[in-house]
Amino acid sequence: MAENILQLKEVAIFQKENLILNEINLEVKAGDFVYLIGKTGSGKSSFMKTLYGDLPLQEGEGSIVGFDLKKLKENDIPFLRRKLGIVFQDFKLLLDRNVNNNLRFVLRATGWKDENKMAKRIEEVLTKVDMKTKGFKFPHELSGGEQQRIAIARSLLNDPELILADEPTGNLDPQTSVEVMKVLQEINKNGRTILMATHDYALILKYPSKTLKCDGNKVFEVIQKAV
Ligand SMILES: Nc1ncnc2c1ncn2[C@@H]1O[C@H](COP(=O)(O)OP(=O)(O)OP(=O)(O)O)[C@@H](O)[C@H]1O
Repeated sequence: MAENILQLKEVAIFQKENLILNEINLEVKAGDFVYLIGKTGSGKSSFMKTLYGDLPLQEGEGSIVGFDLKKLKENDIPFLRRKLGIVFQDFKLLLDRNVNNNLRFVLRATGWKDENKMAKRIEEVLTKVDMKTKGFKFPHELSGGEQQRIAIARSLLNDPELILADEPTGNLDPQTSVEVMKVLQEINKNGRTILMATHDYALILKYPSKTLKCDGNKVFEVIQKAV
């Protein structure tokens, strides 16, 4: 049986003193592709932030890629983030340097030192997202879809056990969204676990997978109807 990459038991999520989500119970297993849907303000980003240690887990129990979220200390967060790949809606690339140097910056910050090994790893992740020839480009020289592919490549640098993608296609047109989604699907086929928050129901219909919904302070699995 595949191991749990993420497990939450009776978790409640707060923003300041406001209860956002309550009684969350879920398991994500190695190799799963899971969507998290829900309307604006339903708590998707708060949920994701709890998973990558940006919001402390105040109530309930949670483990993610071997870390106990309840016992997570400030000092543990960089180590947790090394086992996660995080992809945001707005890409969050550093605008003052080219793609190679964006990726090199992350490698250095996570302890890599050998220049040859770094160059090799950068080439590997750029190849995975079909951007091998774009390493010398600056973010402003790339389309939104290309920037998101670079952000996905960046998330893969340290071989994460789980990728958390928060609205990764939120700034992209429908066709580009499908292209980015194909990249995520390919990464998932190669064995990586992905949790993706999205508004994009067209993508979910095109690429059906386990779907969790945030609604009325709860998170529950929804069964997709065939259309
Ligand atoms: N830093 C914060 N301080 C206080 N309240 C917040 C903060 N961030 C979010 N909230 C509140 O928490 C609730 C959930 O917000 P969240 O961003 O998690 O929703 P979401 O489902 O991700 O929405 P969207 O799809 O618009 O990104 C909202 O009511 C929001 O106003």
